[in-house]
Amino acid sequence: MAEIRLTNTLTRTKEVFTPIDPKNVRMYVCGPTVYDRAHLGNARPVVVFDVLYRLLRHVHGAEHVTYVRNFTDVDDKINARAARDGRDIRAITDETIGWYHEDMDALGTLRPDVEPRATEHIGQMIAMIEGLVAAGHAYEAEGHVLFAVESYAGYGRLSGRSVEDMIAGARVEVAPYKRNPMDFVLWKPSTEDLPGWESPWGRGRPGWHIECSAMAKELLGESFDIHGGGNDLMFPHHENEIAQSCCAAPGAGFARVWLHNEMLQVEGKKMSKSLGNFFTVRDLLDRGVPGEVIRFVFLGTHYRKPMDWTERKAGEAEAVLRKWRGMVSGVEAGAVPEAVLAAVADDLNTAGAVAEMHRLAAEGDVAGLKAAGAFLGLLTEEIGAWAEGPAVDLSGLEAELAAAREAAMASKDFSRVDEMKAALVAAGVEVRMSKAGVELIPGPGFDPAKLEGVSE
Ligand SMILES: Nc1ncnc2c1ncn2[C@@H]1O[C@H](COP(=O)(O)OP(=O)(O)OP(=O)(O)O)[C@@H](O)[C@H]1O
Ligand SMILES: [Zn+2]
Repeated sequence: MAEIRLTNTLTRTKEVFTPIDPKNVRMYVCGPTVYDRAHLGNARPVVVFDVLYRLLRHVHGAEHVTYVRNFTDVDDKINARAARDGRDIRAITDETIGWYHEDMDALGTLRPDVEPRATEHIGQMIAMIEGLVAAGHAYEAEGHVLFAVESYAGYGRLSGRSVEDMIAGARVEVAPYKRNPMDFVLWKPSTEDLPGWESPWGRGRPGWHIECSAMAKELLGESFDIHGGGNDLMFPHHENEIAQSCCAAPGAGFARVWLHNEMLQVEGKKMSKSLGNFFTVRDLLDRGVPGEVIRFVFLGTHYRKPMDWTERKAGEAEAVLRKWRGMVSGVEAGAVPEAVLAAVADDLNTAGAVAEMHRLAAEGDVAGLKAAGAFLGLLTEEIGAWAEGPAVDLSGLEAELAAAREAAMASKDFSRVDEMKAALVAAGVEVRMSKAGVELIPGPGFDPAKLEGVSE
């Protein structure tokens, strides 16, 4: 059995992974708040934990792994969106979940075994909060219930910070009813126009952090193997999940291994909705970038390193995948090559696994290449439709336009250049001309049929 090693944020070391119960390996990953299309950054943890899920299933058997990823479908951002658009909350969350499935399926990610909606677990949240109040870890104030961080000595252990540092560094909401500025909301009152549920503290709704603690307990138990998410969630979200769950079930330990993926960045900054520097997965798919290409680009960078999305990486990925698809077509997959498995088992070294795939391709081991692909969710039929048609080769047109431009510089007659440019733009092609040469890039509305007649 392959030995899996994972970097545990709790211990900051790469550890050999030993499941609590090898017959039921359990993983929880924080899912999206559903009010809008997922941006490309949101897709990164989905692909990262999909690779881990596939690895666990390969090593322990598919029926011995339980993967839970929630939908946060009660949240103030959702309420704000509903108010802005004059729409029903449930219509927004249902629609967004449908989009999420479509977009993540396109990236070749497997659906988790359970995808709980927070609104279906309100009873468990209330029960957990009642237990925390009874044990002195939480208190009621002005219709709110707050978690008292001072009641939990381990607070800050995951992110490695003291409570004082956290107060200084975080944008903590200061509220008159808080005993300590770091205390966070477990339950808050709802006005009539907001979603709410009856509770011992009146009609209200849960805070975000308690949702994950309650759903993880319900579906995976008080202790389980792996908890994952982006490293932007480490503090305060995961710190708060740990505090709640460890105080609700002292001694159980909650999640053993914490795994955090680094951020997808845009010019050195996290891609995020709040910064507005984002594009959605759907934007890319609609522009004709295949989901498999997005997946392959993601696998090229280790999950603990920040990464950028670039058109260049996408172009290279597309060329490699097209070539490999040609090689493995009609081939029966062999066993997953040892070196590929070893790379992924070594803290999800997907870049190493891809390097092995290049070696297999160079050696002509097509059965191994196909098996490696299937293991990593690549070269499969499900996400392969894009590669069926012939690749659109614009290099002939690029050369022709470059020659026409050169001739025009000498003759000062640019009519042919302008004519070609206009026809290309009409076909949905972006024309880039610089000293270095001419580059033609198919854009969102690209229609190859309209290229006929552009060439002389
Ligand atoms: N740029 C990014 N790179 C990688 N993962 C990200 C990025 N942005 C968000 N995530 C992850 O996406 C998942 C969904 O998070 P969430 O729904 O809170 O995103 P969000 O509200 O769209 O985030 P933001 O407002 O920061 O864009 C989380 O696991 C989070 O860590
Ligand atoms: Zn969570």
